[in-house]
Amino acid sequence: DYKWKKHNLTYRIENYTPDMSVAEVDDSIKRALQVWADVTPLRFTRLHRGTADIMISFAVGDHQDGYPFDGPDGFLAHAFPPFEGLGGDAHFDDDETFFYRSPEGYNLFLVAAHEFGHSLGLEHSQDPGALMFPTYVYRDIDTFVLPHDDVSGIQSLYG
Ligand SMILES: CC(C)C[C@H](C(=O)NO)C(=O)N[C@@H](CC(N)=O)C(=O)NCc1cccc(N)c1
Ligand SMILES: [Zn+2]
Repeated sequence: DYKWKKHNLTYRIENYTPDMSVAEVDDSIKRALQVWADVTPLRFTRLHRGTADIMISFAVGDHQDGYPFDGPDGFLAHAFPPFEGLGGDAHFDDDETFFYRSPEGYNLFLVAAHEFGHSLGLEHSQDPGALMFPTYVYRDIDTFVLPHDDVSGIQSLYG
């Protein structure tokens, strides 16, 4: 299975969605990575230029990675498992409306936390309570705790 051979990983936010402020996107991404750092030896450092392990971007339709987005709803985002180049990168479908705290639409923190599970090597889970369950479920982000299934999944890779 794909996993990173190093524990200090870098990330870069390449562009922004018009749905939220820059600060709200930065905070959502930072907290989504921290979810995984809290239960592993992994550490994430932000880069503002150059190539990071996890390159984060918002895109619509065909964005030249072989996995075009599909307009509103349907696919929300995708991320590549740990390998060189595209590996680890996370793309968010900007035909969706992402929110910072509202329970309506798609919460960027929750979507990003799911995507970064993929960026770190996790597949989807059959556990309906898992963050890595294939479909989005809104949860109160103030009380969000990484479900046990996801903790055991990530610790089997990086425990
Ligand atoms: C086959 C994949 C490219 C589907 C894609 C996905 O799983 N990305 O990680 C995706 O956008 N899945 C949607 C569900 C669907 N329409 O297929 C989703 O809600 N994924 C984001 C998400 C966010 C938060 C929690 C969960 N469980 C899922
Ligand atoms: Zn997924």
